[in-house]
Amino acid sequence: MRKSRDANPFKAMPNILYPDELMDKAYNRSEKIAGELRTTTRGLSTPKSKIIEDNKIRTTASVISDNLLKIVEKTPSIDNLDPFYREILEIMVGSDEFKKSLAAVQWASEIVKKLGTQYSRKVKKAPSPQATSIVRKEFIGRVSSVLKQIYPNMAFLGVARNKLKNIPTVKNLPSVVIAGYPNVGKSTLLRTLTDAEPEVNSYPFTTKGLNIGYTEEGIQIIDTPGVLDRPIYERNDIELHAVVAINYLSDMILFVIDPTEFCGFTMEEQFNLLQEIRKTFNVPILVALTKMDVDEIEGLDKLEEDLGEYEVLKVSSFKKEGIADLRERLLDILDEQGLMGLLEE
Ligand SMILES: Nc1nc2c(ncn2[C@@H]2O[C@H](COP(=O)(O)OP(=O)(O)OP(=O)(O)O)[C@@H](O)[C@H]2O)c(=O)[nH]1
Repeated sequence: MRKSRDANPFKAMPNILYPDELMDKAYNRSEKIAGELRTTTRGLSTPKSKIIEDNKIRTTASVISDNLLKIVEKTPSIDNLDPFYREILEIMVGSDEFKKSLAAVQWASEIVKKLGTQYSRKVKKAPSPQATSIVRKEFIGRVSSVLKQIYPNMAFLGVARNKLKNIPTVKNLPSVVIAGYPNVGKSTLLRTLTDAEPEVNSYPFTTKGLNIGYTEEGIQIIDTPGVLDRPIYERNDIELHAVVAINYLSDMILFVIDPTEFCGFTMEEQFNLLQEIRKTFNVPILVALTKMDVDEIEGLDKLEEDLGEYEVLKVSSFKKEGIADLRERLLDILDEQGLMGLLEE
């Protein structure tokens, strides 16, 4: 049985502060602590300036290092990502650059922490108040230069987060993906099967969005305009990733053929696309012949013969004929794969 799909994992990514915002945050925090120390260090043997500068260094280091570490910890690790979201990441921002940027942020977090320890030691050894202040300035200079180095990575992650966090979550339900040429009757069939207007969820890989509907039993039916509606060889790189992403979403395919050819595609073209989808997707396929309310469809017998190795159901969305049988078979096929348990989760 397939792995449970989590909600959009990128939602957990924290807001990415730009390096100067991070420096400001650290500065404000260290000034606040310094203010408190000015009133509470009376009577101590260590000179006040040393205590204050040391605290400023340690506070700055921990604010920056912790903020950077939080980015790394709250960002989902690519290796553990649900494959659907991994494809989305690849399509939207590129996973290599994403990995590289996270590694740079982790590196910076560690370096800033080390600099904090190193300069805290230096300040303690400084011979005079002027010297402590010089040590702290040097520390700030080194931290700024580390942050400057990771500026492109932070900017990249900021943009990536804003793009990724808004991707709609695909529910972790038994899922049927509808495929077939344009105009064969896919969206009408989706509406008929689910008795409702589908939700339109926008994803980066298709300008038309995915139309998602739910049957009363809780099955998720996904229509994929622009993704599974023409031959693979006509696709560019992004579209190929989209096919792969959809592959991860589907527990089965409902392939729709319009034997009337009113859709503008011949039966042969539609059959060939079906064969291609079968090679690409490793899930059960059910074929629906639509528009069966149309009289005397020429060549229907030959098509049915060609479809011999597939399970085929005839339907008319207009007359609501064959719909109950189709819904039942979808349930059976998903059940045979042990997926109906997802409904109880
Ligand atoms: N006769 C008849 N026509 C239908 C039936 N279902 C859909 N149609 C018609 O077929 C045409 C295409 O239907 P859609 O449901 O939009 O087809 P689609 O495959 O979703 O098209 P795209 O959104 O372009 O991919 C429309 O004019 C529908 O009215 C049916 O059961 N019988």
